[in-house]
Amino acid sequence: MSEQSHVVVVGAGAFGTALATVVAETGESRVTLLARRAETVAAIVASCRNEAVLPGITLSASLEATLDRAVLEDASVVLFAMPSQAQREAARELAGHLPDGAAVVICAKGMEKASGRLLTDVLEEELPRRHVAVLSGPGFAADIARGLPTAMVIAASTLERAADLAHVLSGPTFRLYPSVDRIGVQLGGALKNVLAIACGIVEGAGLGDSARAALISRGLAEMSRFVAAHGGDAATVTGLSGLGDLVLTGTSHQSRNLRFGIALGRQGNAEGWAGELVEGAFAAGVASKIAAERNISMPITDAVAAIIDGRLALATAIGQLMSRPITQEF
Ligand SMILES: NC(=O)C1=CN([C@@H]2O[C@H](COP(=O)(O)OP(=O)(O)OC[C@H]3O[C@@H](n4cnc5c(N)ncnc54)[C@H](OP(=O)(O)O)[C@@H]3O)[C@@H](O)[C@H]2O)C=CC1
Ligand SMILES: O=C(CO)COP(=O)(O)O
Repeated sequence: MSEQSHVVVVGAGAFGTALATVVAETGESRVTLLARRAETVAAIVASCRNEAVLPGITLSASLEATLDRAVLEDASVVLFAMPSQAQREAARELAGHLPDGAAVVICAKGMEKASGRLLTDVLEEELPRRHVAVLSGPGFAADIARGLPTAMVIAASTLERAADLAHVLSGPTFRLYPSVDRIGVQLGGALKNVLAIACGIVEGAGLGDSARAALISRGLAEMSRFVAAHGGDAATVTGLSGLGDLVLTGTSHQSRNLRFGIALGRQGNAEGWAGELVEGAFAAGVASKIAAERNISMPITDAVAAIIDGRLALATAIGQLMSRPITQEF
């Protein structure tokens, strides 16, 4: 990919806007944010702001914004920054505008709830002849957009493609590590959200920091088993997309998944939670169902899914987790 890459970011939410501004700031590529709301485009063009999702942050002056899907037609890299459950719909809507050979990068952290399928499978089905990649790892949109140092992973079908994408998208404050493990990288992002909810439950219920540390370690073991069962590399989840992101979102109150879990831990249910995207609330049920079907041991994920569904009381969940048969850690 050359210096003239045209990067289009689809989805003008918090993450899409943050990625668009940090890539635009490198000055190496033309960057366009494809939004759905006229007021978003007007605000970015007039004042370099997207206050609804990144309050108080000034975006790159070179960032372009538009509502016109035709902008995709000369794109070499397209970032899909809408939520997991919207990725298929977006692919269908935009397929006619996406050039053959373009890289389409999944920036969501989840799995498709309706089918239980990986997002790479979903996009490859909807977008043949495009190269589907995955961007994941620890990085809050506001941190990225402010230019705070952030490191994430980009996984593609070959190391050459991943390295090309890493070079196009990285800059002085945003560093991408190339990977060929698209399965491990996307599942690390999807499953850490479930475990961040679990960390929130622990915090909200006042179970202590020791419980949180145990949960992070044993949660990582669950992630490794799930990734390996899907043909990914279990070691991937010990890196940025997995442990790195779990440490971030399992401990920082910037995380929506953590805050949702805190509400669950405090009041025992999710009543009153409105509006904010909580990807782990979708992923918990999907992962738990697949784990049961494929005989993958995921006791923490199962408990989170059951608590969210109102099938299990917190006290019972803790009792069940603590009274599991004593086994070796590894
Ligand atoms: N926020 C963060 O810090 C991070 C988020 N992520 C991941 O990024 C993904 C998006 O999260 P985030 O940006 O925070 O969410 P937001 O709720 O802030 O934004 C979601 C955006 O997606 C847009 N959208 C929804 N459906 C479509 C569609 N079919 N076509 C085009 N755009 C669509 C929405 O547009 P509209 O406003 O018009 O409804 C909205 O602007 C999630 O999977 C999340 O896990 C990953 C790392 C960090
Ligand atoms: O994934 C994230 C940062 O890496 C964002 O986490 P939340 O979706 O929990 O806010």
